Order: sequence, then structure tokens, then C-alpha cells
Amino acid sequence: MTATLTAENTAPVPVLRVRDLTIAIGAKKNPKKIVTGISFDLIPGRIQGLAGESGSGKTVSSLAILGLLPANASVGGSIELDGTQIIGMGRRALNDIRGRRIAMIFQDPSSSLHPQIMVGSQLTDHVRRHLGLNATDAKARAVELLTRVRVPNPEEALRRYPHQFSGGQRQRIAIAIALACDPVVLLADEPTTALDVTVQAGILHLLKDLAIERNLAVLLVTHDLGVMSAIADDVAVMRHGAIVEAGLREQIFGAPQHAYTRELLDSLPGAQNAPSAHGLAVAALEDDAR
Ligand SMILES: Nc1ncnc2c1ncn2[C@@H]1O[C@H](COP(=O)(O)OP(=O)(O)OP(=O)(O)O)[C@@H](O)[C@H]1O
Repeated sequence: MTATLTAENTAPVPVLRVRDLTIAIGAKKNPKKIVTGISFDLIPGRIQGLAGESGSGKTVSSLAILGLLPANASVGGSIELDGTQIIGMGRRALNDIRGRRIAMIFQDPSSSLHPQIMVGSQLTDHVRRHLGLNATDAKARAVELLTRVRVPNPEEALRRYPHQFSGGQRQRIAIAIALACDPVVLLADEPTTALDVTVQAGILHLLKDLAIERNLAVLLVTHDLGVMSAIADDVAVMRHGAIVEAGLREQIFGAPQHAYTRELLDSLPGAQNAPSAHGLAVAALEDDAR
């Protein structure tokens, strides 16, 4: 019998599935509802954007994926990594997933870098701990990673401290550490918000390339629709803890259905020409390591 190719069996398989995620934080008697039932998939090689104004619940949602919410948070729904439920998982199992299978980069790269430890040790400690490499192989891996994220003079960079690099280079180093153990999911929370626009474009370009070449499923959390339009493949728009609209980037930017999405797009600088003419989108494709 010949197999029939249907839309169903050719659909990409998500590596991470979020279903009806609810998050409340605070005292048991009167918790504050922060996320009210969101669903999305992360697919290898694709960038899923989570957009929305400040306070809409984007960061809290991504922290839930890492099991990093405060102790007074209650989480409902389902978050499955390759079919394994993350919600309610024990601390040991979560620690094993964090950094190894799911990595994260933040707005401030310094928060993932220790200020008093040389960049080389931070990278090699990470791969030695998680991958069990010996010192020589760990160093080779560190150089390879710094080369890939385009930190200049990688051998020398290993012996420098984070403060000796620019903000953009620090974010590149944070990305190298995040990728050190070949994660399948990368959570990127406002990864370029602290950087100026020309540097932003280089980092966005890098994230886009890495997603494709490593078949990495990326969740890009940002309030900045310019950043979103530059690299996201799929976009979900959040408001007050709910997803109000989701779809392909072209649909969301070209034909937004929800009034709130239109409002956000109208508030973009140069909105009358946006989104395709947005400077970042163009710059991200043209720019190189800066
Ligand atoms: N530990 C906490 N305790 C209580 N409330 C919290 C806690 N962390 C976040 N919140 C609240 O949850 C809501 C969503 O916050 P979140 O940081 O997810 O928003 P966001 O969409 O990522 O916005 P931003 O871009 O400003 O970070 C906010 O009202 C915030 O005050």
C-alpha cells in the first residue's frame, strides 16, 4: 500500500507544546491571574515571536517553560518538551533540562555572565559540567562557539572578563554559552532591547542564522514589533495574559485581524510605511557581526 501524503503527516513536529497555560502569582487565597490560558508551539528551525505591551505576561510565560517562576506561583495547563510534561517536574529533572535542552538569553547579557570569571572559564565550566568534556576538548569547544557567534580573536577572548567587551559582544558570548550544550529550544527574552539599533541588527541576524543551521526552536519575547518583524516566522500577540492573535509573521504584519494588533502596529515609528520597510528588518538581513 502506498503512503498518502496529507497536510497532517507533512506538518512540522513541534519540539515544545504549550497548551492552555495559566499562571497566577501571589497568596493562595487571592492570587493575581497573570496568564489566562495561552497555547503555542515551538518548531525546530523556526522563530516564534511573543509580542505585546509591557506587563502582558510574556516573560512570566517563558519563565514557566524553564520552571523558574517564584514559589508562590501556581501553573496550570501543559508544557511538553518532546512529549515530556515540564509542569510539576522535580528540581533535579528541571536542572537537567535547563541549559542542556532549553537555554535562555536575557535582555541584559550580564545577567548570564559572571563579572569576575574569565569568559573562557564560564564557557568551559558549562560544557565540562553538562557534557563531561575534558579540559582540552572543552577549550576547543569554547573557541569553536566564540568563533561561530563572531566574537573577534576567540583565543584571546577566552582570557578576558565580561566587562572588557561591548554590550553587543557580551550578548554574543551569552549566546555562545546558551548554545554550548546544543539545546533544542532557545528562549530569547528581549535579547536586543539594551543594544543600539545597528548592534541589534547583528544579533538578530545571528539568531536567525542559528535557528536555521542548528534546527533550533526559538521563542522570541519582545515588546518591539520592529525586532519581531525582522526575524520571527510566527507571531503571537499577547494582551492582559491572553493571546489575542497568532499567525505567520506576514499575516500578522500584513493583515492584522485584531484591533489591538492594529493598534500596536500603528504605534510603530514610521507606521505608515511599516512593516516591510521597517529599518531593522532590512538592516538585519544586511548587517554582519558588530
Ligand atoms: N514575581 C512576581 N510576583 C507578582 N507579580 C509578578 C511577578 N512577576 C511578574 N509579575 C506580574 O506579572 C505581569 C506580567 O509580567 P511579565 O514580566 O511577564 O510581563 P511582560 O509582558 O514580559 O512585560 P515586560 O516586557 O515589561 O517584562 C505583570 O503585571 C507583573 O507585574
